[in-house]
Amino acid sequence: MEGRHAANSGEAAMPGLTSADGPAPALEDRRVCKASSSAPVLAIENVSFAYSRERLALDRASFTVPPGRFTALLGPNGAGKTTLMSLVTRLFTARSGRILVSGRDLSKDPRAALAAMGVVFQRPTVDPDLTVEQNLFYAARLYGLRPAAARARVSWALSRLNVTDRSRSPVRSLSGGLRRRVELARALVHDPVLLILDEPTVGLDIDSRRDIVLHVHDLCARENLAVLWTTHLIDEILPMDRVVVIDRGNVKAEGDVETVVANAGAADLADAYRRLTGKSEPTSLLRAKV
Ligand SMILES: Nc1ncnc2c1ncn2[C@@H]1O[C@H](COP(=O)(O)OP(=O)(O)OP(=O)(O)O)[C@@H](O)[C@H]1O
Repeated sequence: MEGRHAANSGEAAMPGLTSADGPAPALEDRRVCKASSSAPVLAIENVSFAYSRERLALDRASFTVPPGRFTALLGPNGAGKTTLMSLVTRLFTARSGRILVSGRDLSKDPRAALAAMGVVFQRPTVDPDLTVEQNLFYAARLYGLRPAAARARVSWALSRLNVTDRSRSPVRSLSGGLRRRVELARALVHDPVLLILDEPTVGLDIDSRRDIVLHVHDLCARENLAVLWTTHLIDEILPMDRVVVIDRGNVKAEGDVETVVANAGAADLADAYRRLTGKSEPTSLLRAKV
């Protein structure tokens, strides 16, 4: 089966992997995870992390990301969102607590855990001088897919993100919004069960932000993807989403939007955010457009 034997070069494509982490998992293992029950795809359990002795950037943070749901990690600047992303993608190692991906402990079975996730970082990772198709094909091959399977997945991802007509264009020639869609397509070429996005709309105009927000919600629903989307913007969260509110390294609330709002005794999510963090939401015009 394609993907069973990851090429050695595949190590570079997976965030946080080192050559000591053992062989790559089979593609079919990830599909089994995808088809399985409503057990959390990502579980953060009592995770703490500090950059210095003075202050914890994360303090016993715990929450889950279920399959087929859009879970927003919402918090103001400095809340610990990027730190958490860095721990989940294994750029840093959690000093205490556990991170489980489809039940696999990230510290004990990093290859399987990392292979199950697609990541869209804040900063672009696609090569502007390659075409869209070349970028995706390169990523698929680095994840260990053989050429025929890689071509099929690239074609699927391009079509899923509505960028097939730009497949032969150099990434450099695309607008910011289209580039983000290419980043998204690239994150999906290896058929992950978990999609993680770290403030993916930073720097985009309102229409492009709306486009990405809707594309990711659609992927979540149709592909049964578990999505973890970090943001400090409430208007990127839709009423049917789950939300985890984080502030100064502490998880303040977790649940369906409706539940978080009700538990905070708030009128709406913006009000709940104010009550939970003591901060007002940044203003944005996105909601009016969604
Ligand atoms: N490399 C670093 N060295 C020292 N402290 C850091 C470092 N990166 C983050 N911090 C601190 O850790 C805490 C959490 O920061 P983090 O970047 O994870 O928050 P965030 O929620 O992602 O914020 P933002 O939305 O501004 O990116 C903050 O107090 C921040 O100042």
